[in-house]
Amino acid sequence: MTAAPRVVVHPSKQILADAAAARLVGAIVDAQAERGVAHVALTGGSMGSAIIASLAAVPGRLAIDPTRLHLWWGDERYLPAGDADRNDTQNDEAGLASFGIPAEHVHRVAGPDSSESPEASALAYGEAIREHGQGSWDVVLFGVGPDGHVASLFPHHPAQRITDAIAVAVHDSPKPPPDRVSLTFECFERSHQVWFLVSGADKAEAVAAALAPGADRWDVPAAGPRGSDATLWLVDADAASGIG
Ligand SMILES: O=C(O)[C@H](O)[C@@H](O)[C@H](O)[C@H](O)COP(=O)(O)O
Repeated sequence: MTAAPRVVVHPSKQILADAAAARLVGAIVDAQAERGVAHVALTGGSMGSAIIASLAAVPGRLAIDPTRLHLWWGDERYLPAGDADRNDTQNDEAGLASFGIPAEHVHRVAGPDSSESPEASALAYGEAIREHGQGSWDVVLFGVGPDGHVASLFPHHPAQRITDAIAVAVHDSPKPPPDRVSLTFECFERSHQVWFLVSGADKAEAVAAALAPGADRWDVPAAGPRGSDATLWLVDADAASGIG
């Protein structure tokens, strides 16, 4: 069973980031209380970094035990460690280091400096996820592209169709860089909570399309992932403007 999408509209991008960060503290604390260890999949894009920056400022963040928190990424651009265009670099710059999470709990996708190919990187990332044996993600965060993509699963891209792997190499991405590594829809299916963080009028059409009854993830990937406990669309008023 999955939870039907629920939309929460915030007046601005900053308030959206702050409210999502406060919500994330609660979700992590609850997951640690119920399951001991929390596993969260982060996202790139401006919202992915905005929630990290807001999280660094939430006083209640101290309720999280950083030694029982594991961070992963739903996708990564296949670029060398530290490249300014990597999702993890951008999240680092937003303040990730201030959380006190042990480095071995921050699970980065290998780039060309430490893997032979996107395929090898995807395989290794999938193995790392399997080794940690989490039955499911506690929270998966997604940004949404104007084309409706989530992670590096793009409309009508064959990588969407991979169902027998945890992570997949993505080539010929319509958005640069062309080579990426993404978790698969199948992997995202094992999520307690799925949250879409979306801001801006340029996303209004994608938000409306993803939430339309009968939306097909092949056309609008954001229509695909759902959590077993919650599927939340945390959006600002501009991004919500196309919802009927
Ligand atoms: O890998 C990428 O190219 C980005 O991470 C991308 O997927 C991003 O998450 C969305 O386009 C939403 O971006 P915003 O959060 O900036 O709206």
